[in-house]
Amino acid sequence: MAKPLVTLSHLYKQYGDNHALQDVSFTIHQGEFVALVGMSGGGKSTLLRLIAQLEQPTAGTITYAEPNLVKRVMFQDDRLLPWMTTLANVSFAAHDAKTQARAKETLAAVGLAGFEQTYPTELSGGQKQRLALARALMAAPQLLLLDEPLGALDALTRRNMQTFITHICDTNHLTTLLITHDVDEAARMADRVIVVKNGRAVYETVGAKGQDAETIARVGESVLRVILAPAPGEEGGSRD
Ligand SMILES: Nc1ncnc2c1ncn2[C@@H]1O[C@H](COP(=O)(O)OP(=O)(O)OP(=O)(O)O)[C@@H](O)[C@H]1O
Repeated sequence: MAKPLVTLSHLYKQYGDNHALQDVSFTIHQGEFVALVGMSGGGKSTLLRLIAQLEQPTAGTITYAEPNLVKRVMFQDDRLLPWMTTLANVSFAAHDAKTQARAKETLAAVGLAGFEQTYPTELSGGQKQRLALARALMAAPQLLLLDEPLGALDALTRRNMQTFITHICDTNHLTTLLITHDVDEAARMADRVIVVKNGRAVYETVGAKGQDAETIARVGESVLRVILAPAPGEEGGSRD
């Protein structure tokens, strides 16, 4: 079993009277790709912000393998700097030769070689997300946090980027946490899929990363069933 990188233990987060997270516990191991999936408002982004240490939990603990674990977040809106070239966006305008060389390498790794002097507005949606990924990778993160990074892309580019991100994460042995609404995306990309519902981690299953379409569909179906199941005492929902 791989080494635990981040361990969440009985996490709670409250915003006023709103219980955004209730008693969430799970571990992310080194080298794993974990997907958090669930309906809007379930608490996925809150969990990601807590893991990124952008916010503090109301109760519970998050333990990291190292005190200064390098974490980077990639968001749906690419957060690029439009007045800077692609290269400057990745090198953060540092001009030393070492940073420049690494920035060029990173751009090449995400398929943007030759686009160094291009501005973000001249890039396609998929290219912008590749650039955002390159920025995150420049920090050599020990934990990559992806908050619905492909949500704004058209279906074909999205599928393409799913394969691409999986490939980058595998070749760099990255530990990754992906947040998505898309059960197919979660099944396709992850080693483990965790369903977050009403502030709780209610279900976990093995993902179908690298598996055939049938397996991906089967995992996606099982996850969707959990997401759509009515809560105890709740009316409606589908009945078999
Ligand atoms: N800063 C905040 N202040 C108050 N309430 C918040 C705040 N952030 C989140 N919430 C609430 O916490 C709950 C969980 O929200 P969260 O954004 O984590 O869900 P989510 O599953 O990521 O949803 P989405 O997929 O739409 O991003 C929601 O009820 C939301 O309104």
